[in-house]
Amino acid sequence: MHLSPLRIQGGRTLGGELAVQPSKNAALPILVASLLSSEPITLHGIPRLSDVYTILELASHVGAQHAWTGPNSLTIHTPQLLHTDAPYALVSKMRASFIMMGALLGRAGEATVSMPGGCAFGFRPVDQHVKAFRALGIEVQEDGGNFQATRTPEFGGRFVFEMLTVGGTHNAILASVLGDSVVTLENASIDTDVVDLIGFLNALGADIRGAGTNTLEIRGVRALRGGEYRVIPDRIEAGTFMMAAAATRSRLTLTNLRPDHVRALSSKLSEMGVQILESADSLVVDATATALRPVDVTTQSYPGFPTDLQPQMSALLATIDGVSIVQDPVYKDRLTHVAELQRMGADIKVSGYSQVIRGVALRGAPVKAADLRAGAALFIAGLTAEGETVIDGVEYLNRGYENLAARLRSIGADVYQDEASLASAMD
Ligand SMILES: CC(=O)N[C@H]1[C@@H](OP(=O)(O)OP(=O)(O)OC[C@H]2O[C@@H](n3ccc(=O)[nH]c3=O)[C@H](O)[C@@H]2O)O[C@H](CO)[C@@H](O)[C@@H]1O
Ligand SMILES: C=C(OP(=O)(O)O)C(=O)O
Repeated sequence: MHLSPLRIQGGRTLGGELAVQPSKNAALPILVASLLSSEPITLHGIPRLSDVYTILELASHVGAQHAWTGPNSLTIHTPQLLHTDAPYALVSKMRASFIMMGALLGRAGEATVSMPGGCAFGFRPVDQHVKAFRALGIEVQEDGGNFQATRTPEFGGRFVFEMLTVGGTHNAILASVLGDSVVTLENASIDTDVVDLIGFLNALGADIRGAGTNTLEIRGVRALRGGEYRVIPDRIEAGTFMMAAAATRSRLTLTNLRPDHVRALSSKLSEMGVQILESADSLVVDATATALRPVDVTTQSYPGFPTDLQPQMSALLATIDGVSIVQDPVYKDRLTHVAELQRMGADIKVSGYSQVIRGVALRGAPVKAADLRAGAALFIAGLTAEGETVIDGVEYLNRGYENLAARLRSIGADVYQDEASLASAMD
């Protein structure tokens, strides 16, 4: 569905306080993991985002019932699995749905899941997911665009990931939680979203040890009970607003966040001359005092600088005098923001996965988001630019930012969006 664009009159300073939304990338695997239990589960901190609606559609396809009980709370209950497949129409909307495979294997011992396919920022393989499954005793066949998998009675053992993968670690955990197997995962991801998934599963009675380290030991249990859990705040949303504050040279307070989850960004912002004041669950970003300095940034797995904040950082650095270099080896083609920022006057030269950015004053222009975080980069640029920026491709922003126009307005931005069209899209 085509949504009306986001219109931003740039040049206004932001201020005040904003509560960070719950984490999309933690909520999605936790919703999928809820399929492993036959008892009702209450979840708090589920953001109202199109990706969440896609996962809920997949969950209801396989037999889950859910009901929203508050703005960000729902109950979900899967008394029994009715299907063990995840169809292409839904998997193709969102790559993260590939972790349905682990949950279906865990609960039913079999799964047929479509290949997730490409995405706007390039090739995103799932070879590590499949290698982990096979090494642990799951038979996996690729068949005309689908993966068909069956858990054998010999399931269990050890797998060493060849690289840190968040989704691969999620999938292997989900497949291993139920049963009488023991699984050891080495070189596992220590991402906040993996730690939160393990916290949730253990709260339901799973036996997973080593959360936050690279070695996980998963001892299968007979069943998971129901329960209640609160998902962590969204560190990528928090980081996006931190950079929006820096780009507009503002002072902004963000509440409901984990300062330790955004420290790679806080360090970079401090290096640039932005003041960061941390409290237990809030943070002040103050970019009003001094001229900001250029920096070099390279993305890494958590706790390094996240690829999901790279396009936004590129937009911010495009406004800072001097030369910065941004490199994204995690997703080497994550560059769809560049041509759009150039339409706004940005001076960015691309060489391989490096961007050489020379800061200038940006001007408003009509631009188009081709993926979620490229869209975030464009709204940051639009907030600083002189004149009007009209951002098309808002459906991508709805994947990751709850109620974006209203929230930006609440901190002083001059942003307009036809909210009727937005509401009908989220129905
Ligand atoms: C829904 C969700 O949570 N998505 C996030 C998740 O994606 P996702 O879980 O897909 O990302 P991964 O952590 O798996 O990818 C990390 C790196 O490993 C590579 N790789 C991964 C799996 C595999 O089988 N083979 C392989 O080569 C990828 O191409 C990439 O270079 O983590 C990414 C990296 O932090 C984020 O950008 C995404 O926003
Ligand atoms: C890239 C993202 O999500 P996905 O992995 O679902 O594409 C993201 O959240 O920035």
